[in-house]
Amino acid sequence: MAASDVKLLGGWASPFVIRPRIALNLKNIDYEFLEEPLGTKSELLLKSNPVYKKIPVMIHNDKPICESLIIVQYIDEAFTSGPSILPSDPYDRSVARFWGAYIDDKWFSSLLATLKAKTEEEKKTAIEGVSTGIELLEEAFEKISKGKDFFGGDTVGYIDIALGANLAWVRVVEKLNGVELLDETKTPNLYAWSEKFCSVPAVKDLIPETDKLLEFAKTLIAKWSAAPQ
Ligand SMILES: N[C@@H](CCC(=O)N[C@@H](CS)C(=O)NCC(=O)O)C(=O)O
Repeated sequence: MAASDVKLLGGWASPFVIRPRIALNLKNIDYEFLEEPLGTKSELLLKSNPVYKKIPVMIHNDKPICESLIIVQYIDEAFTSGPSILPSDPYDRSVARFWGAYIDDKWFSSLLATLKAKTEEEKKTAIEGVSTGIELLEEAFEKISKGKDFFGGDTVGYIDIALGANLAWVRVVEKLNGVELLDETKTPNLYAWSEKFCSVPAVKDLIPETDKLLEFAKTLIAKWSAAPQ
């Protein structure tokens, strides 16, 4: 659907950028993707997100919207085509927002810390943080999905997008550290969910290929370890 002018400033490897892209696909909205190459910030990005200067930024009819989960909520409200992303019940909506905030504020910090760790001890603590989060999310999935395929029920919803956009990075962290984070035995429901999520048509072409992302991650890690303390 090309009813309005939508641009998305982003980068292929960013889990935050994958979120609005999934939401736009679910709503069947055409958009122009403007890639911000690593290490550069376009004038348009600086002008559109002067507070954080980060991707993603969605520009809808010349108006910028920043912060990935806020953009996903905006897409859900602004475009009525396709399935609802947030639940209609206010309590269920608050639960979805709670887990979205948990994923970003707590769990993602551990995931990132595995890549930025300077010592083996720091890395071990970070990996434990990711694993603990996955166990909590396994329990949450059992309650929220009520036996259906997704956190959102029969279709991909807000928590699916918030968490699922990070799956390729989880695989990269697993490969880099020789560990299983999404374990078929320990977290069977979340493991099955991840397989289903990645095969959804609105999602599947957006999840970066693990080996390509692994090379990108190695470049980032080298850059971070060369940066002054
Ligand atoms: N909380 C933000 C995080 C966005 C974010 O961290 N974006 C990264 C790319 S993955 C970025 O733009 N980094 C560039 C920088 O920090 O200067 C969101 O959800 O959109």
